[in-house]
Amino acid sequence: MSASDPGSSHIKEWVLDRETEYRFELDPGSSLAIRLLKGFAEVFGAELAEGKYYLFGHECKAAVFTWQGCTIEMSFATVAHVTGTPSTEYVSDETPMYAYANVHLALEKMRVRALSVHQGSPLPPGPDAEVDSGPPRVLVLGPENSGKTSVCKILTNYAVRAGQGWTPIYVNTDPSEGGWTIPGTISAVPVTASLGTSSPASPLGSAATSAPTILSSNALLPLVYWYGHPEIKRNPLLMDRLIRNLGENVVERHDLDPEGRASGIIVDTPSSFASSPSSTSADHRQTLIRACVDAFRINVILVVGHEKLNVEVQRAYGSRMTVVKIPKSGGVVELDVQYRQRIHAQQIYTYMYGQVVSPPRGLSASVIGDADFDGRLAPSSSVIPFGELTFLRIGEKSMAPSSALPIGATRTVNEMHPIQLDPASPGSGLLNAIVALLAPPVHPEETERYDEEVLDLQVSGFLAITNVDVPNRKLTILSPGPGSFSGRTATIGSFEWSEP
Ligand SMILES: Nc1ncnc2c1ncn2[C@@H]1O[C@H](COP(=O)(O)OP(=O)(O)OP(=O)(O)O)[C@@H](O)[C@H]1O
Repeated sequence: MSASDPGSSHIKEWVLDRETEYRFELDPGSSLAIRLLKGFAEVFGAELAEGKYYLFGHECKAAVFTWQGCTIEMSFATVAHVTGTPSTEYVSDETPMYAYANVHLALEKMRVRALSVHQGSPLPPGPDAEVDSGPPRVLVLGPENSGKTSVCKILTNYAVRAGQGWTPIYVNTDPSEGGWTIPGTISAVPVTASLGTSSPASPLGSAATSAPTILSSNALLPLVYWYGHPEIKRNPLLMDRLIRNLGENVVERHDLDPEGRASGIIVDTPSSFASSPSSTSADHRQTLIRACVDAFRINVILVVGHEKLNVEVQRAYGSRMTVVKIPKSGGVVELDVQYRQRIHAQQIYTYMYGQVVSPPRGLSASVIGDADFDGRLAPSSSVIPFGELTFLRIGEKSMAPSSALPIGATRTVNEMHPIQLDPASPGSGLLNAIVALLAPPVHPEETERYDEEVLDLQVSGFLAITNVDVPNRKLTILSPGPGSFSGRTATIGSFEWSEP
């Protein structure tokens, strides 16, 4: 490994030996363009094309890994007289990529066998030639900052790169992650092309929510449910129900597409599934893991670098499915609360205004040729009368979970109960709230309705309420595009809109 500086203070070249990775952490305001000059390289499993610039911004932390060795060139942006070189950058030859690649190979075997079974072909020879364990349906568990999302991305990207036409379904059950939309959601998407990394605001690639991205070949159409909060402990019962709803949809899709089913499912989880913060009881943790196992018919559990959790999961599930402990990467960055809050705000802003990563000086759009570089969007602001949209909150505004109530105490409002909000009331909490616009019921003609039906509705988009004009009974709503909200229902959570 060597580093050289070919003259400009903003361009650096790194020669990476085989099986090493270049890790970087960007500061606020700085961006970085990476170009592969020679060899082969990948970012979280997504292969880099030779000669193409890849942009990274918004405090992105990532690594360029190479199996065979490569030369990469970095161009750094300078913003407000601060040289935009990453605050941390180094090359490491200690990576867990061998272990991850082995897991990928085992999952690949399961896919091939599942497809053979579906097509009625003889099972490939091997020690368990007679066994069909089904396609890989993988649950990834691990504590905070263990690299779960990165592992899920690597395994998904390796599957789509395998050249077999696999379309694994990536499921994000971590509401603090944001996935393809905004934080507070859980979602699933069939992945057909590598998931890119350019900004933590879109950690799993871009969703097809806008004209520019819908045209790009790998824009994704996620199925989304709104939980509304970043932490599981706010309402574990709701989380359980949403996971089961998401699972039902994913399994239904697979039932309709047996060929696609062979590609399998990869489920990313929140860190609170692995460790109990004081107010998330161990019971809830177990219940939510079980909800995932049941909902997605999990047959493989990967535990990222946590001995105690591995033992616990082995005990609970080891007799029914494969439980494997995989190493944590030394490159995973400890993300603090302030960083996570900045990224949440950035994700919500990106949802409305699109993603713009400033390219390093001297690199123009035509040189970069990357849609991620300027994905600016123009949201629509409209004024609507109070009655046009129905606003709901699930459970009380601040409510300790049932498990935290004194023994014998019952609450008057259930955690799952939808409460209608009056925009005219000062305590509605609607000003500057982010709300999820729910999809209409699938069978509106059905007469049999139930109270908690809204909990089972998917999300069709998100709105920000930027003004509440009580005297004139009007609301100003920011939405990604123009449209009528008449007769629709929107649910509030705990996320707020803030103009940057
Ligand atoms: N090998 C690596 N080199 C550099 N950065 C990395 C590497 N692996 C992961 N990261 C970064 O570390 C951060 C945390 O990783 P990741 O999101 O995968 O962990 P997690 O366990 O899913 O996090 P959470 O605590 O939110 O559940 C991310 O910003 C990610 O991009």
